[in-house]
Amino acid sequence: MSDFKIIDGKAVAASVLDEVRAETAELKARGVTPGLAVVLVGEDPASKVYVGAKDRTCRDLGLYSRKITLPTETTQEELLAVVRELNADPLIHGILVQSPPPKHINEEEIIRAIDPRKDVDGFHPQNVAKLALEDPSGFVPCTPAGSMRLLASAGVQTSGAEAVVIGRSMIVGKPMALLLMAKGSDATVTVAHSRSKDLPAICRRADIVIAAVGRPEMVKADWVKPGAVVIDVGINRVEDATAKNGYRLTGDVAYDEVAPKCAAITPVPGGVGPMTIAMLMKNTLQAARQLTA
Ligand SMILES: Nc1nc(=O)c2c([nH]1)NC[C@@H]1CN(c3ccc(C(=O)N[C@@H](CCC(=O)O)C(=O)O)cc3)C=[N+]21
Repeated sequence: MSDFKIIDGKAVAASVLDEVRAETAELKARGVTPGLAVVLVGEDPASKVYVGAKDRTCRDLGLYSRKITLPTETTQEELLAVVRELNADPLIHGILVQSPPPKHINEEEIIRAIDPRKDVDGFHPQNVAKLALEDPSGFVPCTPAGSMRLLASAGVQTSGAEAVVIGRSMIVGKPMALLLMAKGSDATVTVAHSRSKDLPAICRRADIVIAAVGRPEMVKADWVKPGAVVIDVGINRVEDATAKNGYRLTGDVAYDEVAPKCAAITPVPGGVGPMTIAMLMKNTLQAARQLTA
């Protein structure tokens, strides 16, 4: 079985962004320009790349974008003050504080300080609760939302399917499990993680595998049932002397050996990553609508 489909995240993201562009134009015609503030504390090079991409995408779609770059030494109080200012700013509908912040920052307190109506990451406890309650007024975290959209775009039947989510993070694994089991998706969901007893055996049961552990190429060919659909959420930088910047990106799935066994699989890069940004734009639009209704 080597007739697998590569799920093109760039192409699906482009069509989501086309929707956002059109809806943004409509909102602007009503006098509302959706605005996103992205706050970056410190100098993490990967974070700089992502924040730059978010800023560029906003501008390209006609959203208002404010990029706030703060030094590594920024204190908890200073960062809280920035968040509170953005909460009160009528030009800003969405607020994102890039993760991970420097070690001296208490990220949980920062997330709780964001106005839940502007929490376009969907990390605030109020939005986590709304996701669990299947209340559509909340914000769904961007990476799981994008992964669901990729499954839909590939025509994958989730209803009744065995889905295995590897990873239980609040950012991806847990919300992904909630989305897959929600009414309408109707998958049978197993959440596996580093303490799971026989990860390969659990994974082999899956019709749909969501790999979200952050370990490069952990999911091997013999973990995957023939004909399964694999969504690779991992974005790992691994050293590569032959690459021009000294590293390459790889997922949590050993793509070359796994792909030929799959019905469909997402590549890295060009899979879930671009969808994360596209869904962030969608969430910002939702925030602008809800705040100005
Ligand atoms: N508050 C917060 N919200 C986030 O949504 C958030 C965050 N913090 N911290 C970091 C992660 C990571 N993340 C990515 C977004 C896009 C790509 C992406 O577009 N990746 C491209 C490749 C980009 C490259 O070349 O490095 C791809 O996969 O094709 C990757 C990763 C958002 N995150």
